[in-house]
Amino acid sequence: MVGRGSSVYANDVLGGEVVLVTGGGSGIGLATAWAAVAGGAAGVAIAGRKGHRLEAAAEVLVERGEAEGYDCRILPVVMDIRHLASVESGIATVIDVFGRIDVVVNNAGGQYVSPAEDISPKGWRAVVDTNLTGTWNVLVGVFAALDAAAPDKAALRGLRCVNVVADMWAGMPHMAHSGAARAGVVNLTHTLAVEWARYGIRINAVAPGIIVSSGLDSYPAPVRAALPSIAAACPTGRGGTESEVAAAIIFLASSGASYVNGAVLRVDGGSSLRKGIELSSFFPPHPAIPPYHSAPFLADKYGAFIQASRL
Ligand SMILES: CCCCCCC/C=C/C(=O)SCCNC(=O)CCNC(=O)[C@H](O)C(C)(C)COP(=O)(O)OP(=O)(O)OC[C@H]1O[C@@H](n2cnc3c(N)ncnc32)[C@H](O)[C@@H]1OP(=O)(O)O
Ligand SMILES: NC(=O)C1=CN([C@@H]2O[C@H](COP(=O)(O)OP(=O)(O)OC[C@H]3O[C@@H](n4cnc5c(N)ncnc54)[C@H](OP(=O)(O)O)[C@@H]3O)[C@@H](O)[C@H]2O)C=CC1
Repeated sequence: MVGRGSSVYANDVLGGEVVLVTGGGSGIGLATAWAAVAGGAAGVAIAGRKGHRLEAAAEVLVERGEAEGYDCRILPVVMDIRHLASVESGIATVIDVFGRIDVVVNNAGGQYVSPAEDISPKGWRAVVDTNLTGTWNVLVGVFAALDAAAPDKAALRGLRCVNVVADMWAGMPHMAHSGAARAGVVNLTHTLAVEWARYGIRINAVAPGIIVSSGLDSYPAPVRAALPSIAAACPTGRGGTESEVAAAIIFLASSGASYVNGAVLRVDGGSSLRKGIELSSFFPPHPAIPPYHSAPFLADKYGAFIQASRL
């Protein structure tokens, strides 16, 4: 975590502001909530589905904030981003308590590992509803609530949104649902950066690579076992930390990024510059099917054609 004295930013980088972090009860979201406290925010709302997790996280933030001399109120908000009604009610609570929202961090998200052909319709919906529709729900929910809060869209002026996506530039093998959803969020970020600029809103995204976070604990053992090798294969030779992603989010939310709009900041140590095919090599081949591009397979299926084309 970033803290007073160790923060890479001034302690008033978000001075007096109100920050909403979805998925703020764990991992990158919790590190971002702390970075907001350490950046001088007056209020930080942390949202998620599990009340007990949010309460525990709020306690940690309050205790550490007090110990380091910050004056920030923490508000845990139970909210399921998949459901607009839940999002609307959560945002109403934030505005009731703090009277405003200055920064929204769409960090809540996740997926599970599966070959594309085994993703069920329900599983596809769960991941797309969480990552793409959930992000949309929060963005439109905050827009509508702030629009209703003051005439002439005055409460929207200065709003900053940061969407957390993933390293999906070369596809996300075995996470097709998430790759598609995250690409959708990137496009949404570009679209709203243009469309909502007229209201004084800035919207950007952060694309983490492999980040050593609590989120990775939920993956099955073989995937967790492969993670150190995947992280080590990154150009910087390691996975990232929750605080390193949080620092990028705070930068995009800060006035230091006042002319940054519609950007996607990769926080991945350069790993997205590698090819997706290398990532797929970490998965074992299907036991019954030879790889499509293997020489024997090509020879069986296309041997005659390949030979003919070499004439
Ligand atoms: C080589 C590996 C590279 C690793 C790169 C890592 C890059 C990214 C890392 C991260 O993002 S880490 C942090 C994120 N955290 C998580 O991903 C964990 C949270 N994950 C989830 O919450 C789920 O995956 C979810 C689907 C997004 C939501 O789960 P939830 O439990 O709320 O869904 P349900 O509505 O109960 O399930 C619906 C449906 O989805 C299918 N399904 C869900 N989980 C799995 C699973 N583990 N395996 C297979 N299928 C799954 C399933 O069809 C569910 O329906 P039912 O079968 O339960 O009826
Ligand atoms: N760690 C990594 O390597 C990478 C992470 N990311 C992304 O970064 C973000 C944070 O991940 P990380 O901190 O690692 O993982 P975590 O699993 O710790 O964080 C995910 C958070 O999202 C919340 N969440 C999930 N579904 C919902 C929902 N429907 N409504 C509200 N909140 C929800 C969870 O809280 P609760 O369960 O209480 O709802 C949890 O706090 C995610 O979007 C993740 O996919 C992207 C690339 C790499």
